[in-house]
Amino acid sequence: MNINYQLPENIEELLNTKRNEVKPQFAELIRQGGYVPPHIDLLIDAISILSMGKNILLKGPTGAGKTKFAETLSYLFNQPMFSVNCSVDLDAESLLGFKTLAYEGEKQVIEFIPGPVINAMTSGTLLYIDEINMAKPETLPLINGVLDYRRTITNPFTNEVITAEEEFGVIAAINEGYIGTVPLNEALKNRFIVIEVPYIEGDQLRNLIQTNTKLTNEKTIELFVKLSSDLVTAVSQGKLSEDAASIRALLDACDLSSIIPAKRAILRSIVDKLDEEREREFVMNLTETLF
Ligand SMILES: Nc1ncnc2c1ncn2[C@@H]1O[C@H](COP(=O)(O)OP(=O)(O)OP(=O)(O)O)[C@@H](O)[C@H]1O
Repeated sequence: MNINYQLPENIEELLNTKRNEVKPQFAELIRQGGYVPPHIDLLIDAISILSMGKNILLKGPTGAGKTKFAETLSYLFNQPMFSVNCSVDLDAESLLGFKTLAYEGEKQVIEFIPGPVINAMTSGTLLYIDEINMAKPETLPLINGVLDYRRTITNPFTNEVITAEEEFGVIAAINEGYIGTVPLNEALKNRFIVIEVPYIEGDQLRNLIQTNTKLTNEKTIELFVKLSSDLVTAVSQGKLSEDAASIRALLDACDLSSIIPAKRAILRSIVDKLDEEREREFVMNLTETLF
């Protein structure tokens, strides 16, 4: 993978604000982290935001690499990442932890098992909150104090006041407009700096297919890059639903097409996931013209 970007001189310094070990070669690190940025500014801005102790909200369509982006930041900062997956069932316990009965020798005691938010705060690591707009609006305000300058929470289960370690950082992801999501509460949104994560295209996508799938035929790879670009355009014109352009689905199709014919791989990985017949026909026609 070629990463020939202009990097700011202080990039190592920014990374070192929050990680213990100095590692060489920023480009090599990005490659190992796995996220291919559409533009290096995305990574530089994310590193800058986290190194200043602020929170990041990654906003983008499904399968655009938001989780991979967060994992790469965790890798670059050399910090483990605790994760929370939001759903309507998310409650205080799944965020903060729960009480349980344990034994101290013969004696029964009540023990508190910390959840991901408290674990990340006390160990000074990163916290990833995925699909943050899937949670019920009343749940996440519980952690408002964790997300602003206070970096503090009073644990409702133990009454203990917990303040985050210096290196603690929060990355959240949001998939706007997705079924089941609710608009993010303003007070919550206010506590994040937003980074838009678009689908990668062109050279970057070609690199990703070459390094992350079993497909080796250059001509077929080129056709998949073109197919992806046409799908992204059709989604932006409202002709297809967002899922149709997911890079996750495209990579699946590339993998499969190293064994079965590309058209069938596209049918299984992309077309058959679409709900409307009109959309399925559209993608099949596109495929027929390309492959
Ligand atoms: N820019 C990218 N760099 C590296 N991998 C990518 C990129 N875009 C997509 N992918 C790949 O696509 C797949 C989906 O990525 P990921 O799970 O990070 O997406 P996501 O945006 O978190 O999706 P969702 O919103 O559905 O959870 C992964 O296999 C990931 O490696």
